Amino acid sequence: MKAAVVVFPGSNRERDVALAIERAAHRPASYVWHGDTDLPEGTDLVVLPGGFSYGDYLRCGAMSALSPIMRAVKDHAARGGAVIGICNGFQILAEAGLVPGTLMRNASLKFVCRDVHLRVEATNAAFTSLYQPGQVIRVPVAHAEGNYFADDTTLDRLEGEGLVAFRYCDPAGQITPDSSPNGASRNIAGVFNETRNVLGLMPHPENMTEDVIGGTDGAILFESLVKALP
Ligand SMILES: NC(=O)CC[C@H](N)C(=O)O
Repeated sequence: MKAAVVVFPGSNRERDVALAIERAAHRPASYVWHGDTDLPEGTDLVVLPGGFSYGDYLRCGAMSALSPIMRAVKDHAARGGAVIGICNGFQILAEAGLVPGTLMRNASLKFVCRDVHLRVEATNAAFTSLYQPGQVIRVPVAHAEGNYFADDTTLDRLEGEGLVAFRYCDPAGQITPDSSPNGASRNIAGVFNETRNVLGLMPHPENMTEDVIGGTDGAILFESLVKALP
Protein backbone atom coordinates (compact mmCIF):
# COMPACT_ATOMS: atom_id res chain seq x y z
CA MET A 1 0.00 0.00 0.00
CA LYS A 2 1.44 3.32 -1.10
CA ALA A 3 0.23 6.07 1.24
CA ALA A 4 0.54 9.85 0.90
CA VAL A 5 0.07 12.04 3.98
CA VAL A 6 -0.85 15.62 3.10
CA VAL A 7 0.82 18.27 5.27
CA PHE A 8 -1.01 21.59 5.72
CA PRO A 9 0.38 24.62 7.57
CA GLY A 10 -0.57 23.70 11.15
CA SER A 11 -0.91 19.92 10.76
CA ASN A 12 0.43 18.16 13.85
CA ARG A 13 -0.46 14.46 13.55
CA GLU A 14 1.23 13.76 10.22
CA ARG A 15 4.16 11.86 11.76
CA ASP A 16 1.91 9.87 14.08
CA VAL A 17 -0.23 8.65 11.19
CA ALA A 18 2.78 8.03 8.93
CA LEU A 19 4.31 5.88 11.70
CA ALA A 20 1.05 3.93 12.19
CA ILE A 21 0.93 3.28 8.43
CA GLU A 22 4.58 2.27 8.25
CA ARG A 23 4.07 -0.24 11.07
CA ALA A 24 1.07 -1.79 9.31
CA ALA A 25 2.36 -1.63 5.73
CA HIS A 26 6.08 -2.25 6.35
CA ARG A 27 6.90 0.61 4.00
CA PRO A 28 7.09 4.31 4.69
CA ALA A 29 4.35 6.76 3.74
CA SER A 30 5.35 9.87 1.82
CA TYR A 31 4.54 13.42 2.82
CA VAL A 32 2.93 15.80 0.32
CA TRP A 33 2.84 19.55 0.86
CA HIS A 34 -0.64 21.07 0.57
CA GLY A 35 0.62 23.55 -2.01
CA ASP A 36 1.61 20.76 -4.41
CA THR A 37 -0.76 19.94 -7.22
CA ASP A 38 -0.04 16.23 -7.72
CA LEU A 39 -0.04 13.13 -5.54
CA PRO A 40 2.95 10.76 -5.84
CA GLU A 41 2.57 8.37 -8.78
CA GLY A 42 0.68 5.22 -7.78
CA THR A 43 -0.77 6.55 -4.50
CA ASP A 44 -3.31 4.07 -3.05
CA LEU A 45 -4.26 5.90 0.14
CA VAL A 46 -4.43 9.65 0.81
CA VAL A 47 -4.39 10.77 4.45
CA LEU A 48 -5.49 14.21 5.65
CA PRO A 49 -4.03 14.29 9.17
CA GLY A 50 -5.11 15.99 12.37
CA GLY A 51 -3.96 19.37 13.55
CA PHE A 52 -4.83 23.04 13.43
CA SER A 53 -4.41 23.89 9.77
CA TYR A 54 -4.43 27.62 9.14
CA GLY A 55 -4.80 28.05 12.90
CA ASP A 56 -8.45 26.96 12.68
CA TYR A 57 -9.27 30.45 11.39
CA LEU A 58 -12.67 31.01 9.77
CA ARG A 59 -13.88 27.45 10.46
CA CYS A 60 -11.69 24.40 11.09
CA GLY A 61 -10.65 23.02 7.69
CA ALA A 62 -12.33 25.75 5.63
CA MET A 63 -9.12 27.21 4.21
CA SER A 64 -7.31 23.89 3.77
CA ALA A 65 -10.25 22.59 1.72
CA LEU A 66 -9.20 25.13 -0.92
CA SER A 67 -5.49 24.12 -0.95
CA PRO A 68 -4.05 23.26 -4.38
CA ILE A 69 -3.55 19.55 -3.49
CA MET A 70 -7.28 19.14 -2.86
CA ARG A 71 -8.01 19.05 -6.60
CA ALA A 72 -5.83 15.92 -6.87
CA VAL A 73 -7.39 14.46 -3.70
CA LYS A 74 -10.87 14.92 -5.19
CA ASP A 75 -9.77 13.30 -8.47
CA HIS A 76 -8.26 10.38 -6.54
CA ALA A 77 -11.53 9.92 -4.59
CA ALA A 78 -13.61 10.19 -7.78
CA ARG A 79 -11.53 7.35 -9.28
CA GLY A 80 -12.43 5.21 -6.26
CA GLY A 81 -9.11 5.80 -4.45
CA ALA A 82 -9.09 5.56 -0.66
CA VAL A 83 -9.00 8.79 1.37
CA ILE A 84 -9.09 9.10 5.17
CA GLY A 85 -9.41 12.39 7.00
CA ILE A 86 -8.74 12.24 10.73
CA CYS A 87 -9.97 15.01 13.05
CA ASN A 88 -8.80 18.18 11.28
CA GLY A 89 -8.66 15.97 8.19
CA PHE A 90 -12.35 15.09 8.71
CA GLN A 91 -13.11 18.81 8.99
CA ILE A 92 -11.26 19.39 5.69
CA LEU A 93 -13.15 16.55 3.96
CA ALA A 94 -16.48 17.97 5.16
CA GLU A 95 -15.56 21.48 4.01
CA ALA A 96 -14.50 20.06 0.64
CA GLY A 97 -17.81 18.21 0.28
CA LEU A 98 -16.09 14.81 0.15
CA VAL A 99 -18.15 13.48 3.06
CA PRO A 100 -21.66 14.55 4.10
CA GLY A 101 -22.37 16.80 7.09
CA THR A 102 -20.30 19.31 9.00
CA LEU A 103 -18.36 19.61 12.28
CA MET A 104 -19.57 22.23 14.73
CA ARG A 105 -18.07 23.48 17.98
CA ASN A 106 -18.27 20.91 20.80
CA ALA A 107 -21.52 21.19 22.77
CA SER A 108 -19.43 21.96 25.89
CA LEU A 109 -17.68 24.82 24.04
CA LYS A 110 -14.46 23.29 25.41
CA PHE A 111 -11.51 21.53 23.80
CA VAL A 112 -11.86 17.84 24.74
CA CYS A 113 -8.80 15.57 25.00
CA ARG A 114 -9.43 12.08 26.36
CA ASP A 115 -10.01 8.47 25.41
CA VAL A 116 -13.47 7.54 24.12
CA HIS A 117 -15.18 4.28 23.21
CA LEU A 118 -16.47 3.72 19.70
CA ARG A 119 -18.78 1.08 18.30
CA VAL A 120 -17.80 -0.16 14.85
CA GLU A 121 -21.00 0.25 12.82
CA ALA A 122 -19.89 -0.90 9.36
CA THR A 123 -17.21 -3.42 8.43
CA ASN A 124 -17.95 -3.51 4.69
CA ALA A 125 -15.25 -0.96 3.84
CA ALA A 126 -11.50 -1.03 3.29
CA PHE A 127 -10.98 0.98 6.50
CA THR A 128 -12.87 -1.33 8.87
CA SER A 129 -12.88 -4.86 7.43
CA LEU A 130 -10.69 -6.38 10.16
CA TYR A 131 -12.96 -5.16 12.98
CA GLN A 132 -15.89 -7.27 14.16
CA PRO A 133 -19.34 -5.75 13.49
CA GLY A 134 -20.39 -3.99 16.70
CA GLN A 135 -16.88 -4.23 18.19
CA VAL A 136 -16.19 -1.66 20.91
CA ILE A 137 -12.80 0.02 20.63
CA ARG A 138 -10.98 2.68 22.65
CA VAL A 139 -9.17 5.58 20.97
CA PRO A 140 -8.40 9.19 21.92
CA VAL A 141 -10.08 12.41 20.80
CA ALA A 142 -8.51 15.88 20.89
CA HIS A 143 -10.68 18.58 19.35
CA ALA A 144 -12.77 21.69 19.85
CA GLU A 145 -15.00 21.27 16.78
CA GLY A 146 -16.01 17.64 16.58
CA ASN A 147 -19.75 18.00 16.97
CA TYR A 148 -20.96 16.22 13.83
CA PHE A 149 -24.11 17.73 12.36
CA ALA A 150 -26.31 16.86 9.40
CA ASP A 151 -30.03 17.41 8.86
CA ASP A 152 -32.41 14.58 9.72
CA THR A 153 -32.99 13.62 6.08
CA THR A 154 -29.25 13.20 5.56
CA LEU A 155 -28.83 11.31 8.85
CA ASP A 156 -31.68 8.94 7.94
CA ARG A 157 -30.08 8.34 4.53
CA LEU A 158 -26.64 7.71 6.08
CA GLU A 159 -28.11 5.21 8.51
CA GLY A 160 -30.29 3.60 5.83
CA GLU A 161 -27.34 3.13 3.49
CA GLY A 162 -24.99 1.94 6.23
CA LEU A 163 -22.65 4.90 5.84
CA VAL A 164 -22.14 5.53 9.55
CA ALA A 165 -18.72 4.01 10.26
CA PHE A 166 -18.29 4.59 14.02
CA ARG A 167 -20.41 5.92 16.89
CA TYR A 168 -19.43 7.09 20.36
CA CYS A 169 -20.65 4.59 22.93
CA ASP A 170 -20.13 3.59 26.56
CA PRO A 171 -17.64 0.81 27.40
CA ALA A 172 -20.45 -1.76 27.03
CA GLY A 173 -21.30 -0.54 23.51
CA GLN A 174 -24.49 1.34 24.44
CA ILE A 175 -25.12 4.52 22.46
CA THR A 176 -25.85 7.11 25.16
CA PRO A 177 -25.68 10.93 24.95
CA ASP A 178 -23.16 10.94 27.82
CA SER A 179 -20.69 8.79 25.89
CA SER A 180 -20.27 11.44 23.20
CA PRO A 181 -17.46 13.94 23.92
CA ASN A 182 -18.94 16.63 21.69
CA GLY A 183 -22.73 16.34 21.24
CA ALA A 184 -22.53 14.81 17.75
CA SER A 185 -25.82 14.02 15.97
CA ARG A 186 -26.78 10.41 16.71
CA ASN A 187 -23.34 9.95 18.35
CA ILE A 188 -21.64 9.83 14.94
CA ALA A 189 -17.84 9.75 15.16
CA GLY A 190 -17.06 8.69 11.58
CA VAL A 191 -18.86 8.64 8.22
CA PHE A 192 -18.19 7.25 4.77
CA ASN A 193 -18.99 8.86 1.45
CA GLU A 194 -21.58 7.05 -0.69
CA THR A 195 -19.05 4.64 -2.18
CA ARG A 196 -17.22 3.97 1.13
CA ASN A 197 -13.81 4.88 -0.31
CA VAL A 198 -13.66 8.11 1.74
CA LEU A 199 -13.80 8.08 5.56
CA GLY A 200 -14.04 11.10 7.83
CA LEU A 201 -13.18 10.19 11.43
CA MET A 202 -13.00 12.50 14.44
CA PRO A 203 -11.02 10.33 16.93
CA HIS A 204 -7.36 9.40 16.40
CA PRO A 205 -6.71 5.69 15.63
CA GLU A 206 -3.08 6.59 14.87
CA ASN A 207 -2.61 7.41 18.56
CA MET A 208 -3.73 3.97 19.77
CA THR A 209 -1.39 1.63 17.94
CA GLU A 210 1.03 0.39 20.62
CA ASP A 211 0.51 -1.25 24.00
CA VAL A 212 3.08 1.08 25.49
CA ILE A 213 0.82 4.07 24.78
CA GLY A 214 -2.39 2.40 25.93
CA GLY A 215 -3.57 -0.13 23.36
CA THR A 216 -3.71 -1.23 19.75
CA ASP A 217 -7.38 -0.79 18.79
CA GLY A 218 -6.45 1.92 16.29
CA ALA A 219 -3.84 -0.24 14.53
CA ILE A 220 -6.60 -2.50 13.17
CA LEU A 221 -7.85 0.33 10.94
CA PHE A 222 -4.44 0.63 9.25
CA GLU A 223 -4.09 -3.16 9.02
CA SER A 224 -7.53 -3.27 7.35
CA LEU A 225 -6.32 -0.78 4.74
CA VAL A 226 -3.15 -2.75 4.11
CA LYS A 227 -5.23 -5.88 3.55
CA ALA A 228 -7.70 -4.15 1.20
CA LEU A 229 -5.36 -2.00 -0.86
CA PRO A 230 -2.63 -3.27 -3.24
N1 LIG B 1 -6.66 17.15 16.73
C1 LIG B 1 -7.18 17.85 15.76
O1 LIG B 1 -7.04 17.52 14.57
C2 LIG B 1 -7.90 19.11 16.13
C3 LIG B 1 -8.90 19.53 15.10
C4 LIG B 1 -9.36 20.98 15.23
N2 LIG B 1 -8.26 21.86 15.18
C5 LIG B 1 -10.23 21.13 16.45
O2 LIG B 1 -9.74 21.55 17.49
O3 LIG B 1 -11.41 20.83 16.37
